[in-house]
Amino acid sequence: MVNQSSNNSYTSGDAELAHIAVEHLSLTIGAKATNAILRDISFAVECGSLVGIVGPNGAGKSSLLRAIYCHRYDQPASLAGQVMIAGHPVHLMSRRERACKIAVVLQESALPFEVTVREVLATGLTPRKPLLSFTSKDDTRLIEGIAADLDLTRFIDRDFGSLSGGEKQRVLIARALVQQPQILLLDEPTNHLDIQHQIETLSLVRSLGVTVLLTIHDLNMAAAYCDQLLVLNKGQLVANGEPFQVLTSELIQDVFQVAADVAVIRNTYTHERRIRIAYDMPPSRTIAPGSAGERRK
Ligand SMILES: Nc1ncnc2c1ncn2[C@@H]1O[C@H](COP(=O)(O)OP(=O)(O)OP(=O)(O)O)[C@@H](O)[C@H]1O
Repeated sequence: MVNQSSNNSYTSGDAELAHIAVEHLSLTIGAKATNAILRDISFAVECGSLVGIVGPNGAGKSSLLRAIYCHRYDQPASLAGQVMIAGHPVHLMSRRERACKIAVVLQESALPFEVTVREVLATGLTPRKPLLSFTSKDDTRLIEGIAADLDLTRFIDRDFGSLSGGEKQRVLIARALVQQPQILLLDEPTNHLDIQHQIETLSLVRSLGVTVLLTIHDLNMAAAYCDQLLVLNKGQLVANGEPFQVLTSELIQDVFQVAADVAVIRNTYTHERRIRIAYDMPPSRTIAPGSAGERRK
């Protein structure tokens, strides 16, 4: 185990105070018990925190987000342990109750092509409205305000299918905000976004005052915006804490197999502690003639 993982270290008192408390969560997909994707994960998240889940490809980050909102798998899956939201077990909530509390943006959220951005955003109202009810003036104000916050006003009457990957990503985040959730689960929300929109999106979700759990690959962005980081490796929680506590050179080497210099810096004005990571790039490998890489050329 790397670093000071606080896995399983919080007490039941913390769990009661926590907005989200994940308790001994394990997930296995498929018939074999050896296909464990999450192994005995426990952590607590305070109300209003922005929590980043980081780790290498296949570590279990998206699976952890799915487990938190009780995603249904189309093959045998066994989920042990439980997730509590403000002291209530998520698996006992109805779908509507869950949708009023938790909004989710997955990487592969699919939508029909021939719907406008406005129509996509309006689907975010569904959990809170009776079936077949009209969009009120307040609803329209909410939708247009959130579209403006996410720099989507000029696309609002365009077909969703005609947008670029980054524009679609912003629409899906906006739809989640229209849901007005207490908890926002975002799977790689900065994927596809240029640096300006990455900064704007993370600043926006940070300013909302809702509890946010997001998966993210860019450790510098994670360090800059997250209050708490969870580091997953091979389905286990190997570190949990504030970014400057968690993201050490040793952890990055151990978990990502990359050498990195980690500098702790302080903002001159606010004196807030921040970290900045610089990766050491190994010299490029030369491909021997006749090797698989050379034959592909
Ligand atoms: N439905 C499924 N059936 C079988 N295996 C699955 C399923 N979903 C996920 N897995 C496996 O579980 C492991 C964790 O997957 P997950 O998508 O959670 O990783 P991740 O950390 O989000 O990865 P990435 O950074 O590549 O998005 C992977 O090995 C993946 O192949």
